[in-house]
Amino acid sequence: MADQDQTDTWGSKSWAYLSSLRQQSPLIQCITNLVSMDLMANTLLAAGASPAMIHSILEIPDFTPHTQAVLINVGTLTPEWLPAMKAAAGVANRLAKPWVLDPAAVGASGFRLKACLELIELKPTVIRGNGSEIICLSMASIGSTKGADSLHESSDAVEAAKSLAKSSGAIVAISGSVDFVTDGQRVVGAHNGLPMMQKITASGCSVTALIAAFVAVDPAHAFEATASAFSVFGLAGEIGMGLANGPASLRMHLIDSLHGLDRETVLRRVKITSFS
Ligand SMILES: Nc1ncnc2c1ncn2[C@@H]1O[C@H](COP(=O)(O)OP(=O)(O)O)[C@@H](O)[C@H]1O
Ligand SMILES: Cc1ncsc1CCOP(=O)(O)O
Ligand SMILES: [Mg+2]
Repeated sequence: MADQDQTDTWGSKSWAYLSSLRQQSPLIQCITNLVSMDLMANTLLAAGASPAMIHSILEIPDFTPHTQAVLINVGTLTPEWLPAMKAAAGVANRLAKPWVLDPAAVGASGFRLKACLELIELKPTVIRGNGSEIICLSMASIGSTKGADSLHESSDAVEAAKSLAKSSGAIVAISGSVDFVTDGQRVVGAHNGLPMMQKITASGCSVTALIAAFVAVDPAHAFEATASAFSVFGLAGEIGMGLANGPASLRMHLIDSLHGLDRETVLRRVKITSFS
């Protein structure tokens, strides 16, 4: 009964976030990798947000102040892009706007790890990675990863996530079979989603952008917004899979399902439980 009550509460919260997002349509600046731009922009549009893939350092002073949140993803990082990422994070901080870091493939190289650690110094509101990414970041060491894919279960990374949340002050979110969210003390798990979502490149990047959009409508409650975004994205995947034949059609049906999600389905099927 307690579990059912908790699920009902999270269902209501998740619906409140999704409906606020649809009403407010926040502008989300995405400085993201070259693989993810299309799926990420379509995910944000389907959810009700307004994406802008604007990454030149020359445009940040004019543009970033008009956004409701910033998403920074290092998936195809080059030295030329890093100053723009830091500038956007700096503007977000100065104007008290949330910004979210996706440390995509952080364990691939020392260059990428150093860049992520420097970005974390700029106080992201949320950090979302897969299990390997969160472990690499927390230990500040490279190697235990398979490029952009994870070698770990999300549950393997919960202690690393708690430690990273405490040291950085960010909400830390780990995607996987259960999507965990922690502020260093509390831990919740979002149980929606399905393994086939790993077979769509940039699904992880896209859920991070959705987190940025959910946090944009309620920056004071980034923990709750992050867990809700995970479940809503996973639920769209579950519904989409009912119509799909494989990863390519799941990609399409996930977007359609996110766009069409209704209150009754969210209340009934969102599943988020406490682990702390
Ligand atoms: N085994 C799984 N079961 C259910 N959902 C999953 C599973 N693995 C990943 N997902 C979902 O797929 C999306 C991408 O997660 P993931 O593959 O961990 O990210 P990344 O692409 O960054 O490695 C998330 O929404 C996550 O919840
Ligand atoms: C394949 C790849 N290589 C560099 S970034 C990228 C996209 C990874 O996206 P995701 O981590 O969301 O699967
Ligand atoms: Mg992936």
